[in-house]
Amino acid sequence: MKKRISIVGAPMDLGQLRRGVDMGPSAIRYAGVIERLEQIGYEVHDMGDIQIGRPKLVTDPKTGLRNLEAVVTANKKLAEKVDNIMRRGDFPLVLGGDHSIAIGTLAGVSKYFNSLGVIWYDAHGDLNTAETSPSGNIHGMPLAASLGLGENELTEIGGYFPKVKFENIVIIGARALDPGEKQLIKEKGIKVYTMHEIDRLGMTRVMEETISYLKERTDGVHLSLDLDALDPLFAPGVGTPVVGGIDYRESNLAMEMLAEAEIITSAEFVEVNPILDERNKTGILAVDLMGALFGERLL
Ligand SMILES: NC(=[NH2+])NCCC[C@H](N)C(=O)O
Ligand SMILES: [Mn+2]
Ligand SMILES: [Mn+2]
Repeated sequence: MKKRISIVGAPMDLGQLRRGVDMGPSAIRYAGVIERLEQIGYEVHDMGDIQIGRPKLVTDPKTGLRNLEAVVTANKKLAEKVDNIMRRGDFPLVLGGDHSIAIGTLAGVSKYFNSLGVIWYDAHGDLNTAETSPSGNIHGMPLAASLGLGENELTEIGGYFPKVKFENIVIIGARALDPGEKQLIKEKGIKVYTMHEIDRLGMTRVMEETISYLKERTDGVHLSLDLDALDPLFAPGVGTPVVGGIDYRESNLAMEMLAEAEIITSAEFVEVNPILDERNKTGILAVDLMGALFGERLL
């Protein structure tokens, strides 16, 4: 992995309805992310947070989409920041914020690769569009938008689309999918390791398969890690918890295997909501996982 990491916070909470996830970047910083990564031997630049402001919450009466304009504006800012980080040759590490910010991260990184891969570590598919969304929440749509599906305002951020091809994504940890998402997954043959496969194969095999699959077809891999992929026992501070999730040890192992494989070229950790958390447990967990992802070893 690159020896310099640039961190940017995206204090976004407009992609869903539970207030507080805008404090995610602070919670992760307070859990000691900078010190932790420096300890491993990286040079870390904290670029601070993008400005999101306090726009009035709105729902489009026609599409049901919530806060579209504000989400687009913020993602354009994030895309630009991430683009700058890539141009400098640093590793971009984005702290969320709700998952809608993945649209901006991917817009910033994807053009630097011929064939970017994405690992979507999440209880959800985030493959909805306005037509299939049960909620109108854009944090349920970023993977769809990055694949070129949904509102033009979302798919065209960064001035190009799609950001990623269907065959280049691997979803890990899925256990809550909406009907339209299931249909899309089947129709496009998207690679998904649900909790069933994780139970059945074990995380070692899931990651071995994921890594070799992506190595074959991509020249870079973005890790989009939604803390709700983990069981709420380990990650209570998330807005849309789903029981029966991945555990702490499995997730740690997954990150260590990615570190060993040296395939990850950018990452984001999203959906940490300190208001819903217990003494920053979820923020601390995020930093533990970052430690593993960036190569921390006990001995
Ligand atoms: N990034 C997330 N936590 N997404 C949850 C999405 C939940 C649901 N599928 C929706 O579209 O509203
Ligand atoms: Mn999720
Ligand atoms: Mn998500």
